[in-house]
Amino acid sequence: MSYVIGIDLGTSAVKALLIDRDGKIRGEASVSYPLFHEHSGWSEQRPEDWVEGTLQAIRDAVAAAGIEPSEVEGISFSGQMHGLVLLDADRKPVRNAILWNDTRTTEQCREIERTLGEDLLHIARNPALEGFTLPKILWVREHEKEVFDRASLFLLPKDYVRYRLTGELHMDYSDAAGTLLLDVAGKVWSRRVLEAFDLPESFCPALIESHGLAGTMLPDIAGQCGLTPVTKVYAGGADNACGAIGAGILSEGLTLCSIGTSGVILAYENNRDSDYSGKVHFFNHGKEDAYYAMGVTLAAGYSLSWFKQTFAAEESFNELLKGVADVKPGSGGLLFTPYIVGERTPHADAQIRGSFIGMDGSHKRDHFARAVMEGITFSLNESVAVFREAGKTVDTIVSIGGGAQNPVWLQMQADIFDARVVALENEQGPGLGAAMLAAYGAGWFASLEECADRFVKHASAYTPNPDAVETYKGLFGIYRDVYSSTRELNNRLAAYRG
Ligand SMILES: Nc1ncnc2c1ncn2[C@@H]1O[C@H](COP(=O)(O)OP(=O)(O)O)[C@@H](O)[C@H]1O
Ligand SMILES: O=C(CO)[C@@H](O)[C@H](O)COP(=O)(O)O
Repeated sequence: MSYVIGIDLGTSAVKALLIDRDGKIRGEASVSYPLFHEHSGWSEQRPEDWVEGTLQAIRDAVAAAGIEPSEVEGISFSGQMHGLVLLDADRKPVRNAILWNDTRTTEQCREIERTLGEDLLHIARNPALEGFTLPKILWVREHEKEVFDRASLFLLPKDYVRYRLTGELHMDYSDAAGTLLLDVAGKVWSRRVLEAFDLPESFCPALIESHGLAGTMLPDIAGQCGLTPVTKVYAGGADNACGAIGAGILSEGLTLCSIGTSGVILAYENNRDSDYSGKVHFFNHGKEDAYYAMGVTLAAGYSLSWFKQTFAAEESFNELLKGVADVKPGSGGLLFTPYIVGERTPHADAQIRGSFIGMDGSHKRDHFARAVMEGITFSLNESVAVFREAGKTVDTIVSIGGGAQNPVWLQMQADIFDARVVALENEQGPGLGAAMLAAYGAGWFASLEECADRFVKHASAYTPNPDAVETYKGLFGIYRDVYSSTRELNNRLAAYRG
């Protein structure tokens, strides 16, 4: 028998998924690691924590499956996007990684807009947003010059882990698309962007397809994680691209909702010239020469985790949420906006912060928990609205991520999105997508679609409840007004943040 492993390098944890040729999960393991928020708006992780976590997760997944290590034919990755890893000439990180949800780079975003003007949207197909990689590079150069002077190359999170496993340096197109340095339609590093910021092309790693062969496991690393050097390592992709692959979003008309730490609404695109004028992100897919458009809620699952950590640290998510089904849609007039680390779609705003509006003496904790879930889903519905306004039909949405583990939340998604919501049998979207890239890379299937036919299994479907749809339509209008009503207040409050 032969197997592949998909590694999902997330923000809260790394997960390893060992899969057989039928797409059945034979072993899985997860190792979490810390996030560092030294100042308000900052978010960093230690690259070494990712490497140690990945090796342990592989070791545990292989042990759980009880298979011969040499039977693992291939391994591939799904990675949290945009995070900056700077390496020195000896390929050692010069500082902690600055992550996708770090918003310290507003100044650098304005500088990128001034320098590139309209070329930015034309080449990188996305506006300058704090979370993307180029602004982070400019921030380090400006604020930590000595550190930057030691850097000779940049990587994204999963590329660094892959480098440590293979000794080879690469970046795949789906992740490179989130740096602002890639010519997204042309699939090359953009000379125009690199020259405008005086960065040499040697600062960027070689580009590769997501299913491309990046190398084999270094013998000592293979030993450390219970594998052998025969295992081939395939490049992998951005977590959202892999989430889409793992959910079978491989043709026009299919839409994904993912609630992980962040939340996304993603629509498949065949046409590299599709134009959303920067309102939503436009990135290369992990499937060759395909694309996707995507709106992002910065703190989706993170808002619920924050709520749990702050008010119910000792309870599991299931315990925290067990009463929400008894609270009616609308949470008794309590509305939450999930802007607790700023927002991306549709308000690219690093200063905005969250609110609970309408607190009433009758509200209990369950009202707050439900309001948090509703607020996150309203925020995602803003992205659904952008797609609908652009003429896309959004009638069925495949839902993945930690948030898809709760049936009440899945029904809420159907009611707020006013669309059929489908869950997957194995809620392992990005990890499954990574495993599929390894399976396709290893030649098990002639195409990713053929692989999806075997590996991706739909589970329950949730249809919109007409009464709840009406209630949520009204509330969504009020939700949309909270941003403009609280923006100025939050700008004034910014001075008091830590
Ligand atoms: N049982 C659950 N019910 C509802 N939401 C959950 C549950 N477990 C986890 N979550 C949500 O999912 C999020 C983590 O999702 P995950 O896809 O694992 O994230 P990431 O890949 O970013 O690390 C948490 O922040 C939490 O909000
Ligand atoms: O910044 C983005 C997408 O542009 C995020 O989606 C990150 O890719 C992190 O994702 P999760 O940790 O939530 O999976």
